[in-house]
Amino acid sequence: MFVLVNLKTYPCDPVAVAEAVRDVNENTDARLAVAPQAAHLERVAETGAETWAQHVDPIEHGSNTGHTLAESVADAGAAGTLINHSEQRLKLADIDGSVQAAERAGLETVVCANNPAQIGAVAALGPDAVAVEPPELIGTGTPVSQADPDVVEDAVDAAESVDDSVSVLCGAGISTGDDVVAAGDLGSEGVLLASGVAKADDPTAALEDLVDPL
Ligand SMILES: O=C[C@H](O)COP(=O)(O)O
Repeated sequence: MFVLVNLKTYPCDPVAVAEAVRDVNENTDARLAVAPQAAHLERVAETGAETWAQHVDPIEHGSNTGHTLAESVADAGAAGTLINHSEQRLKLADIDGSVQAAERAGLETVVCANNPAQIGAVAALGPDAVAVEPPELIGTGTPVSQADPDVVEDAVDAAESVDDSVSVLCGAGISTGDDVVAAGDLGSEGVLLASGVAKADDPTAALEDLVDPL
């Protein structure tokens, strides 16, 4: 199972969380990674934790003030990037452009979407993986894998019907090992989460709880 921890812009210490991700990753069969803000990418990657960007723009080198270039994210040490997170929503053409930019820079991609229909649409753009995240559950602590299992199963089916090479993750409210096991039982190959770790008093304990049953 892939456990991708998105720090969003939560007021946590990104290096401390990354060190926890690195250390817990060494003692589990799961694959753990952390997605800090762009300004923290290099410092987080230097911890040795697998590091992801939260977004890259559909651009190339040039006059793109204020944008995030995929090659710069890769140079900072990122292994992959989220695209189209519900808090950084893109138009379909821009999702396509960001996937292509990420692939050009050698970044793995997880494209987010709200529901199975959108998952089918973005799976057609050739990402490495997609992540279904019902926005109404984000940040609630109510896990999608238990609150709305049909969404996860239908997302897995939708992606498979378009491109069976695309992995499916799920996210929103995931915070315990039971939530992760439930996600796997529904066909997910990973989870995307934020507040359960970024807002935890003890990120190491939170991460250990997530992967303990795996
Ligand atoms: O990127 C993470 C998702 O938005 C889920 O956030 P959450 O774990 O705080 O519900």
